Amino acid sequence: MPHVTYLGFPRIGRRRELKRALESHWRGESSATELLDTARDLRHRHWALAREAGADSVPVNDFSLYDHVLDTAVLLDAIPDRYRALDAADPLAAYFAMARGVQTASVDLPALEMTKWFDTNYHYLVPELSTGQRFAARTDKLIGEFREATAAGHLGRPVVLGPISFLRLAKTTDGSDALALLDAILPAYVDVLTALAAEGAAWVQIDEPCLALDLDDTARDAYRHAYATLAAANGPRILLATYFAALDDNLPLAVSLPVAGLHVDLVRAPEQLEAVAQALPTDRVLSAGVVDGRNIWLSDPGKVMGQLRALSARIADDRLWVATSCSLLHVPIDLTGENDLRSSLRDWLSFARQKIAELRRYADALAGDPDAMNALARQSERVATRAKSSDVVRVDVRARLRQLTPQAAQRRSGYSSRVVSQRERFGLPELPTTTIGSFPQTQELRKARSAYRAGKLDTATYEAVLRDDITRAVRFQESIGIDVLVHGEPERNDMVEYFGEQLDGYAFTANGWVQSYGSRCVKPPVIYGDVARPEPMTVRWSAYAQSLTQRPMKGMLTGPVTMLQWSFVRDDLPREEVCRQIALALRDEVHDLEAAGIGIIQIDEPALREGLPLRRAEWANYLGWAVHAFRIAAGGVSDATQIHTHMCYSEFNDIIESVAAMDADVISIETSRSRMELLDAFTRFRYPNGIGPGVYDIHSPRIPSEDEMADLLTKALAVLRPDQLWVNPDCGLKTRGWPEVESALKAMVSAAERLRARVRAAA
Ligand SMILES: CN1c2c(nc(N)[nH]c2=O)NC[C@@H]1CNc1ccc(C(=O)N[C@@H](CCC(=O)N[C@@H](CCC(=O)N[C@@H](CCC(=O)O)C(=O)O)C(=O)O)C(=O)O)cc1
Ligand SMILES: N[C@@H](CCS)C(=O)O
Ligand SMILES: [Zn+2]
Repeated sequence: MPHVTYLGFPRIGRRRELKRALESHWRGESSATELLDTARDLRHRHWALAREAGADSVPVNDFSLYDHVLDTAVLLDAIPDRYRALDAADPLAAYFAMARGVQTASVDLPALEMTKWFDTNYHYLVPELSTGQRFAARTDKLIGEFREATAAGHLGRPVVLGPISFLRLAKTTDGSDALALLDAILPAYVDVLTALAAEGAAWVQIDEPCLALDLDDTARDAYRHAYATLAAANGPRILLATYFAALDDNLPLAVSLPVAGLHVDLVRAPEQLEAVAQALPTDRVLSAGVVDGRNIWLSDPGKVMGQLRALSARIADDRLWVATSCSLLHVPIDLTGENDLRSSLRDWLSFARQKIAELRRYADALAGDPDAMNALARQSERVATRAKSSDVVRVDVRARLRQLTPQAAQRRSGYSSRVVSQRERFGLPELPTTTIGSFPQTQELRKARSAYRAGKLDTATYEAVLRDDITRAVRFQESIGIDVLVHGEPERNDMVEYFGEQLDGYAFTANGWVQSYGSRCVKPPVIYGDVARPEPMTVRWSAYAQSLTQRPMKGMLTGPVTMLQWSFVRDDLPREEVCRQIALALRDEVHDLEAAGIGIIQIDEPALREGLPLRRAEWANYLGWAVHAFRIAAGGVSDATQIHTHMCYSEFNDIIESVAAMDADVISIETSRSRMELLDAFTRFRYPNGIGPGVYDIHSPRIPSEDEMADLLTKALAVLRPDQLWVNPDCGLKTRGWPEVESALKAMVSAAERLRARVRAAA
């Protein structure tokens, strides 16, 4: 019978127990022991849950207190020098310092850079390496968790991020090529494998997602060299795991590597099934990723059994593993308890626990088990009701999209004319200051919303709390001299979920949390039908905020690509079509904001870069429809209305032309953790419109100084024209507290004033 397993499990806990334990520890309200106890309980609970659902073996070391890439850096002792002293004294404190930065009277350590994990909304910490880097195996966490699983009676399969992917995901601080460190890193990996073998691990899962990316000959040689070395280590059998894309032209390389098993993603890349089955040497295990680790739809038994039967015709059952396409990190834990979902919709869904049960059914059915076959027949009926359901199609939405003219995606004039009208209208100073939208989501706000949702607080009282918060934000911004104000987004639980809740075609869960980074989670809404906007979503809040001030108040919307990318998207319609439907809904909102007198409107697109396909050959198509969707949302306004967009965690160097093609009047982007590295792109490409490279890393509790921000602005002015430079933080301030925000923004305004004076003096 095929073996049933999964590549990794969500860590945060069904009730976000890890989040609460982490945040309490960081606040100094609970000890390291209490935190580690919660972490251990979660691991045990998750292994037990997976076994009960039908997994034969469980991944181990997929758990992380913050991030698995950071864990890998620690496993290899690749700790940057600035954290070494703290690491020697208190490794857990050093771990969190790398993750979040630390600022006390005696220590001031910025965090590691954080960026997107491939095309997901999960963020990893970027290891910092340099020429001459030393590595050593530090296996305490890995071995500790393996022993825990074994002692609890589970067949544990340790998981580590592989050497080539680790090096490719890292950055070097001296501009050297990280892959040049391969010979230095491999002995540490060999030591890890040797230690695991000594513990009795039969298998190790080595994740090499980069094996499914575009590789040049040097990278391919690096793979050959690395796996020849690891295979000679006499460690556990290696399952080489690829996911998120097809192996494609790297298939010959993948099957030539001397490993015991290969995992492939047959959800993202079902077309590779035949080629993989044919090319795989007969002594290898194939782990078939047939159940989606990235989305929440119940799988279609007709499709999956077809795939498994095709594989089983070529591969003996004892060499076939039935698995999730990737780690389940990207989906919520359990559908049980989602009682508010319409029952038909609930019938179409499957979260981590249900997905493992699906795998069990597939493996049993393949072995001829009649109960499993009956269960699959029932599953097929559920899937079929979705295809037949009448409420997934809206004739009016489809017709409107068909009638859309090319002019809809065009502003009336080019930027050079618009900027004149906008200067006249707003009269802003050079280097105008603004923020990205959200102000702190305080406990008080969250509690009020929670009470309101539970029916314990009436609408009038809840809205009074929101108005008070907006007033506080407006008064504060005026008092420190911010030029373009925001209302602070207190009414939003999340920048995507909030809009999803107001749009037709979207559903949302009660407890469908997914980790975004560290202790921060999101509840991605579910797009199950055609999207339409029944009524304005933000206008009354923006209009209220504008009524409090003479300064311009920015309207704040989440863009179509981000609404798509950060939702669980229906799989029965091309993504680009869903994106255009959202764009139309937003276009109407933009129109209504403009009509309500909001002269500056920001349409956030932080997920534009993240949505880029992993293979370059597919970029042009994606960028074409993504940029077009943004332009549909923004295209209907007059020249004097200023459209902003915002992006965070983005490496734009490759796509700067497409960012320019969005034709936003102003873009604010994240750059502070990377010390304005992004600006390299501008030495090659002269970005024409307004731009605000972030000067304040809002993901760290650390408060940047005025000097630090002035220094970043000076760097920016070396490549940008003074008339195009804006001054703003990297991203919204919702995760920060008011005292930090007050200090940091005051310093930011002072830094802007300092540079403004310098620019005037030079003119
Ligand atoms: C900007 N980013 C975002 C991304 N993705 C999104 N979907 N949204 C984003 O803003 N991706 C990239 C970046 C960085 N990522 C994040 C992700 C998440 C957060 C964040 O702050 N998340 C909050 C949860 C937000 C939320 O939904 N809040 C709800 C529920 C609040 C809650 O927990 N309530 C309590 C009760 C209240 C109490 O007593 O305190 C409960 O339910 O138990 C709400 O506000 O109503 C998080 O805390 O993780 C930031 C950046
Ligand atoms: N307007 C949002 C953007 C986050 S990417 C915020 O400020 O939180
Ligand atoms: Zn952002």
